[in-house]
Amino acid sequence: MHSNMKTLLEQMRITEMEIGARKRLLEFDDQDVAALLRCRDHIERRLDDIVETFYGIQTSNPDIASLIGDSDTLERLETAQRRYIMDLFSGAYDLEYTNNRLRIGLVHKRIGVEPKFYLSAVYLLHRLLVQNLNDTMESGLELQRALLALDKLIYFDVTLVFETYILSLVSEIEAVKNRTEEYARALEETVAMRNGQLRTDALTGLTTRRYLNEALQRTVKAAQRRSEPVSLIFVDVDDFKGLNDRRGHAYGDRVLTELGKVLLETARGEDTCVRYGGDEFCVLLANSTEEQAEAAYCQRIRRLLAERLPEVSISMGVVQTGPDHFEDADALLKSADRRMYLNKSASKDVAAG
Ligand SMILES: Nc1nc2c(ncn2[C@@H]2O[C@H](COP(=O)(O)OP(=O)(O)OP(=O)(O)O)[C@@H](O)[C@H]2O)c(=O)[nH]1
Repeated sequence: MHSNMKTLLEQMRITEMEIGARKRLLEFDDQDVAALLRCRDHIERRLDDIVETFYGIQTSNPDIASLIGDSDTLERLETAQRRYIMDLFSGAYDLEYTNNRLRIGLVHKRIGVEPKFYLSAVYLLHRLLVQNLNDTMESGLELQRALLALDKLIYFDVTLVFETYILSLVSEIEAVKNRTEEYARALEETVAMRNGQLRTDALTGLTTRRYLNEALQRTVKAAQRRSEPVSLIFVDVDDFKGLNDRRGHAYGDRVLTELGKVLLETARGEDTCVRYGGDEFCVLLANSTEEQAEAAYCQRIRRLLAERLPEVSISMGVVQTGPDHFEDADALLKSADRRMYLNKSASKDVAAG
């Protein structure tokens, strides 16, 4: 058996047993085989005539004519049609016969022959065969048997052709489904990547301002449940523009990165360190009063920074909310920023003497 033939039959799960079962469903038996075989010579004598009439009628329909296309294709189709007609009366309705019908189904689907055209062609061929058998055979039981057997065999073939249509459609749908899933996965990855970039500041690795509000709400809610205070530190580098101008932008970046590290090292797991924008940072401290934030955090931040970047100074503003009354996120941010600004102004005044 040819290997392609094996796969097509395997794909359709058609075995000798399955063919037998299908024949039984249509009550197609040895008597039918014999009846068809007896017609063989009659049909063979009229073969050219039948095929010519068939394609004469088919090509008179402009839709079918355009499906067929050129005269080479027509010739190939005529040859295939001759073979098929002789197959119908060959008496051998086995795996090879079945595979040929499956192949016809696939070819029809591939070149876009719609079921209505396929079925009308089957109808036409059936009509021409019946007409020729009526003309050439004596009327009687034998002819009746042959016509009934032909009906059964054509049902057998049409079923196979339609099953390949369906199989082919299902695999097209599967392919589209796979492509859609692939596209959705790629899209999800892109979105996840973008979200990741937005959630984390690329330079310092701290949380971005976009997620500060989310963190504030989460921390304040937890603090409300536990009646704990929350503190927010607003941090701003002094004269960062001057540092950038004097020492270059790359140095400025290093200052921001180092400050980010210091903030992270100082904070605990439940705290949130945010790059608010430019040279401004926030640290959100869970379960911390303003005094604790000043004493434990602000001092440590200053000490670490002095060790690592002695030429850089920062200003900080600390505010507390809770445990009895909690301010909303915006108000908390505004007052921390104001405190930082007041502290910065005070130290500028001191520096100015
Ligand atoms: N190197 C570097 N510079 C940045 C970055 N983002 C913002 N800047 C610069 O940071 C500077 C912030 O300047 P200002 O807002 O005037 O603040 P300042 O110079 O620190 O002044 P004061 O806050 O009054 O001390 C601007 O010159 C920005 O261009 C960054 O990612 N890297």
